[in-house]
Amino acid sequence: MDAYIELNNITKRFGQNIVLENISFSVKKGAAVGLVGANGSGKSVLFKILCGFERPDSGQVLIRGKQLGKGRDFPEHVGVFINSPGFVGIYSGLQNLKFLAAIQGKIGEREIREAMLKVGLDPENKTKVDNYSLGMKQKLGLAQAIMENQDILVLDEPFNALDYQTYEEMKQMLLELKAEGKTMFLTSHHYQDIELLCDQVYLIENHKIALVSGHLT
Ligand SMILES: Nc1ncnc2c1ncn2[C@@H]1O[C@H](COP(=O)(O)OP(=O)(O)OP(=O)(O)O)[C@@H](O)[C@H]1O
Repeated sequence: MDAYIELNNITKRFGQNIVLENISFSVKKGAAVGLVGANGSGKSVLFKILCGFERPDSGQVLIRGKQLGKGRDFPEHVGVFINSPGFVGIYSGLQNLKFLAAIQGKIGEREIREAMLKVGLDPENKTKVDNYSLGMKQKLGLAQAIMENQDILVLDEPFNALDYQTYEEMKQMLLELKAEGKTMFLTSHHYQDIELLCDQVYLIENHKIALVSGHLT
């Protein structure tokens, strides 16, 4: 298979705590990959390594054939939603996304508004993010991850703490992104979401990774 993303022998420790040991897997373009495992098993750490937020102690990450860390700290064209997204609470959702978009300078207000509408947020809403509900913050995090039309999405627990309605909407949005052909990585503590959305599911256990469902081709 043509590997779009490849992790080779990734090992990561924090002091004496070994979190990941010789993790290897590869993913083809357009695949949706789920990661499951107990609390503290290393799912977020693996995602952070994939996004260049954490460096492995050894091993390589290749994204579209380019190795991370070789003059390239962060992979290109990867949309990221990890933990509770940090926004500036005194500004509106639109203003926050404008600040973030200015870092790359790739998109303008039109694309930001489109991303907000896509996740079900009103760009005209002047509410400060401090006063957003948890679900609105999650949606804003997803809007930020997709607004630059990145074709790889890394989504760590996007369903966390959502009410039923918002959870259903979020699931629908992710199904649409999958149908658009995005390559997606997803964690969730609800196995049925992972089963619905993912083509391949990996389990992290005892620092190792194992394919528990799906095909590698
Ligand atoms: N920056 C850090 N410094 C030290 N230890 C860390 C750091 N980040 C993560 N860890 C440790 O790495 C291990 C894996 O954490 P991680 O957040 O990846 O777990 P997880 O599988 O995402 O868990 P959860 O399902 O609870 O979100 C934990 O033991 C955690 O304490």
